[in-house]
Amino acid sequence: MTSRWTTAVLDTDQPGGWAVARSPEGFLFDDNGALFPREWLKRQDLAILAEHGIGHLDGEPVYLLELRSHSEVPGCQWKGLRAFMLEGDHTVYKVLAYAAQIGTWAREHRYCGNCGQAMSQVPRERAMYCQPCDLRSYPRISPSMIVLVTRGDEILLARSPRFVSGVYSTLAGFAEPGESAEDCLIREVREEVRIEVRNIQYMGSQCWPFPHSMMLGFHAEYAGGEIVCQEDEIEDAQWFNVHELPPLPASRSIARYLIDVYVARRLGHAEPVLPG
Ligand SMILES: NC(=O)C1=CN([C@@H]2O[C@H](COP(=O)(O)OP(=O)(O)OC[C@H]3O[C@@H](n4cnc5c(N)ncnc54)[C@H](O)[C@@H]3O)[C@@H](O)[C@H]2O)C=CC1
Ligand SMILES: [Mg+2]
Ligand SMILES: [Zn+2]
Repeated sequence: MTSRWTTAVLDTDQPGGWAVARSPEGFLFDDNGALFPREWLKRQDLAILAEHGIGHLDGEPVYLLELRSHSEVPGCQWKGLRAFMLEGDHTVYKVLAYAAQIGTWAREHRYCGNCGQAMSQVPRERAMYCQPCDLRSYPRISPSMIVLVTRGDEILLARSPRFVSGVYSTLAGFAEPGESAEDCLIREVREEVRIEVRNIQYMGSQCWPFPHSMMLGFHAEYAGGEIVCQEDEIEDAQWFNVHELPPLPASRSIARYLIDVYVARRLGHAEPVLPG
C-alpha cells in the first residue's frame, strides 16, 4: 500500500502546490479543510514568519506558512491541532501534525543556542545551520514511555489534573538522559503511583505532536506495591476491572490502543489496530 502522505524538504522558490497556515491560534481552515492553493494563500494578508516545504500529499507538494500571529481571512477560521486529531481526516491530521512540529522547531531555532547568531534553513535537509559555529540543529523529538499496567482482569489507570474531567488513562513520562526505555518506564510508574512492574513488553509507537513526543507503548504486569499518587502530577489512580471502565482517552491515542488491546484479549474480542 502506498502512503498518501510522504515528508520531503521542498524548495520554497518553486511556485504552486498546496499550503497550510499555522499561527499561535492553530491552523487556518474553511469548508474545504486546512489545505489551500499556496499562491492564493500567499496573497492573503498573513504575517509570515517562515515558509517550509514539508512533503507530498497524493503526489502534490505541500508547504507550511508559519505565521507570527493569526489574522482574519474571509470565510476562514482557526483551529488547534488537537481538534483536527479528534474530528478530521487522519491523513490530513498527519500532514498538520508534521507541519506543527516543523513549524515549532524552526521557530524555536531561529538563533544559535551556542553563539546567539541567526541560523538559516539548510537546503535539501531538515536542519537549521549556524555558519560561525558550523552547528546544525535538527527537529526535536522527545521519547516518552507509556504503559498499561495490569493485574489479571484489572488495569491501572490514572488521572492527571490536566485531563478532561472524569477521564482516566495509562501512565506516561519523558525519558531522561542516561535511561533505557525500560529504566524510564519503571521509574515513571514508581514515581507516579509507587507500583513495581515486571514482564515489560513493547506494544508499538506513535508520534504525539503535542508538542514533540515520540510515544513508545508497553504492557507490564503488576509486581508489587500499593497505589500512592504522586503529588501535583497524579490526581487519582485506581485498578479498574475490564468490565467496568471509566471514560477513556481519545480513540486515536496510543493510550486508548494499549487499553483496548488488553481488554480485547481478556474478553476474547478482535484486537484493534494502532493508528499511525
Ligand atoms: N498519545 C497518548 O496516548 C498519550 C500521550 N502522552 C504524552 O506523553 C508525554 C509525557 O507524559 P507526561 O505524563 O506529561 O510526562 P511526565 O510524567 O514526564 O511529566 C510531565 C513533566 O515533565 C517535564 N517535561 C516536559 N517536557 C519534557 C521533556 N521534553 N523532557 C523531559 N521532561 C519534560 C515537565 O516538568 C512536565 O510537567 C506528554 O507529551 C503527553 O502529552 C501522555 C499520555 C497519553
Ligand atoms: Mg506522567
Ligand atoms: Zn552559533
